[in-house]
Amino acid sequence: MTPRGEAAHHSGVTPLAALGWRPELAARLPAGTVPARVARVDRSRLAVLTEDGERRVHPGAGLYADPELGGPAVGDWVALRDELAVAVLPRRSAFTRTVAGRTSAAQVVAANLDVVLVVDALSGPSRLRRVERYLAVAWSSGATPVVVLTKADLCDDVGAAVAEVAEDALGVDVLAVSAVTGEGLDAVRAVLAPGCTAAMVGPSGVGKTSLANALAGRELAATREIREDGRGRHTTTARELHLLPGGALLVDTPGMRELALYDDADGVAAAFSDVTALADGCRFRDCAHRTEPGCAVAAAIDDGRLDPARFAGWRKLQAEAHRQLLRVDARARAEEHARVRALHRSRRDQPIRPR
Ligand SMILES: Nc1nc2c(ncn2[C@@H]2O[C@H](COP(=O)(O)OP(=O)(O)OP(=O)(O)O)[C@@H](O)[C@H]2O)c(=O)[nH]1
Ligand SMILES: [Zn+2]
Repeated sequence: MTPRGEAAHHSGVTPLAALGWRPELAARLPAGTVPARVARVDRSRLAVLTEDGERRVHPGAGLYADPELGGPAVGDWVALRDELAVAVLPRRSAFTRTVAGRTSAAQVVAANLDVVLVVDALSGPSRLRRVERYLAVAWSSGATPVVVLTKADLCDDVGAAVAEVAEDALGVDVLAVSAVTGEGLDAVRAVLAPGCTAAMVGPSGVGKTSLANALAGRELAATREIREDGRGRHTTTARELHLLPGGALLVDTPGMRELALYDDADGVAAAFSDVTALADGCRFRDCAHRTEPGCAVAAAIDDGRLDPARFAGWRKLQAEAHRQLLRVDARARAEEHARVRALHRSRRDQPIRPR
């Protein structure tokens, strides 16, 4: 039997390009190291894919040297010196979420994505607003979003539903698929070029797992599976970066699935480029598009060029992005305050000794 998918890569050599390597990274590789792609991050180990297959290595302190980078993430390229990962190579894109809690740092969920599949279902109520929100998140990662509408077999008028979303998702490909009939899967495979790295976002239950399995041609392993054998129960941890039969890579991490829809101003601007362009035409730079004279947005709504619901969606995201900023600012201020206080305290407690 011919091994399929990942199994094929356990033996033999995988060219770096098949793992998504970009030649320009070679110049960033420290002397005496080899590149490896992070397939899973555990507390004390990294699962990495190399030219010679999958390995488990130790994360070196150097990986955490830059607080801006936030440590290694699935999809990162790291430099290996023997069993130690010594550096994270520069990222092309990063999918982040803000971590609730003490620090205002953004946590990187996945790195070096080329494509983000924004997945929603063709069954159920209108999906426009949801797709808009996930598109904003996808744009802000630096990857190219593609909308994939699943469960085409449950929709009476696929063409109309796709057209409606396409009109809203400016400049983004919109594909319809069915994991049941297999319809449309080839079009999704076509956007996943060999060596390209993709991930999926979208609400629960829209069919992300079914789509991933259909693309992989097999059940992708659960993140944590309990294996039982004669000697008892073992927890094996599976990789979160999968090699698809067509040569693309698919990131499937719990973090990506639990992705909270936090919003940032750049992502909103890209997803609503039509509203942003209209706003540029307002008479006042700081126009709030409410009752200001010379408001180009209000004019567009009045003469039917802009859908009021779309404008309301944009307004909601703007408000959320603003709230998010305020939260982050408040946290940053509080941290700075605590740091300064601690500094004073340690100065006070340590008497200055004459040398
Ligand atoms: N009819 C139909 N049902 C589908 C299709 N894709 C998925 N489903 C069903 O929809 C349900 C949810 O599918 P999942 O693949 O688990 O959805 P998910 O997005 O991974 O959901 P989470 O795991 O909660 O994130 C399951 O019962 C699937 O069998 C499809 O193309 N057509
Ligand atoms: Zn205005």
